[in-house]
Amino acid sequence: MTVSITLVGCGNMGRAMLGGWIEQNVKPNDILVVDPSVDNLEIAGKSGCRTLTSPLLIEEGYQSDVIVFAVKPQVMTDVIPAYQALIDKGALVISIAAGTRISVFEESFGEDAAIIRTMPNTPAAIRRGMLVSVGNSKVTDHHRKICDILMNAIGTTAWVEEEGLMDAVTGLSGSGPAYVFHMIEAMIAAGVSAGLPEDLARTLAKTTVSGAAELAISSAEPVDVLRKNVTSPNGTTAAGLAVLMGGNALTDLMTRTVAAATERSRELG
Ligand SMILES: NC(=O)C1=CN([C@@H]2O[C@H](COP(=O)(O)OP(=O)(O)OC[C@H]3O[C@@H](n4cnc5c(N)ncnc54)[C@H](OP(=O)(O)O)[C@@H]3O)[C@@H](O)[C@H]2O)C=CC1
Ligand SMILES: O=C(O)[C@@H]1CCC=N1
Repeated sequence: MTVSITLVGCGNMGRAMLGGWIEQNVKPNDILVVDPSVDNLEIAGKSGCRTLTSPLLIEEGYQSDVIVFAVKPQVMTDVIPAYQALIDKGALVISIAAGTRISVFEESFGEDAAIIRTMPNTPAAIRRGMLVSVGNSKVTDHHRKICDILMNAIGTTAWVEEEGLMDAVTGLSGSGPAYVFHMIEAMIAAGVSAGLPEDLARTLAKTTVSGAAELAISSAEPVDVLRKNVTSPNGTTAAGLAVLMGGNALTDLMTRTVAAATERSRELG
C-alpha cells in the first residue's frame, strides 16, 4: 500500500520520522513537508520531498491520505485550522504532540474526522523508536493500517484503547530517551571521577548501555535475572548495586521522574 503524507512541522521529531519513512521506502515525492523555517525544510527538500513554508501555498487540488502534526503542543490550536480542506477530502489526522488531546482536533475539524494520537520517541531516527497510538471512534481498520505502516517504519508499535494512558506513555517512553542519555552522562562523569580518561569512559558508558539494552530485548530471561547474572556474591556489582538499590534509591527516583513527566503531559492537555 502506498501512502501519501503531509508532515506539518519538520523539527527534531518530524525529521526523525521523515528519515525513517524514506529509508523504509515511502516515496519522497509522496511526502509534502510544511514548516515556516527554510532551514528545517532544507533536509526534507534534499531528500526529494516537496516542501512549503505555509499551508496557504498548498494548491487547491492537493490531497493526502494522512496529515501528521509534529508541531509543539503550545501552537497546535493555531496551526491546525489551515488544514481543514485536507480533512474535508478525507485525510486521516495523526498528532504526535505531547498532551494535546484528541478532542482538540475534533473541536477544530469536526466530530467526523478520524484522529489518531501517537507518542513516538527520538530513536525513531534510527528506526528504533517506541510508538504508542490511540484513535477516536472514527478511526477504521484501514486508518489503523495506514498508521501502522508509518509507525512500523520507524520502530516498535503498540495501541492503547484508553486515551488517558497516553500521559504515562509520554512520561515513560516519549521522554525516556532523555533519561537514558542522562544516565550515560552520569556514567561518564562517574568513570572520570574513578580515574578513567574521558574518551574511554564515554565509550565504556555508551557501549555498556547499548549492549545491556540489546541483551534485555533479545534474551528470554527477565531483566531481574539478567541483573542477578552480573552480580557475583560479595563481588564488585553487589558493591555498586548496594548504592543504586539501597533504600530503593533508583526506583524511587525513576518513579518520581516518570510521574513528573506524566503530570506535565496532563497539564499540556
Ligand atoms: N522531541 C521529542 O523527543 C518528542 C517530541 N514529541 C512531540 O513532537 C512535537 C514536535 O516536537 P519537536 O520535534 O521536539 O519540536 P521542534 O521544535 O524541534 O519541531 C517543531 C517544528 O515545527 C515547526 N513549526 C512551528 N510553527 C509551525 C507551523 N505553523 N507549521 C508548521 N511547522 C511549524 C518549528 O519551526 P521553528 O523551529 O521555526 O519554530 C519546528 O521545526 C511536539 O508536539 C512534541 O510534544 C513527541 C515525542 C517525542
Ligand atoms: O519534552 C517533551 O515535551 C516532548 C514530548 C516527549 C518527549 N519530548
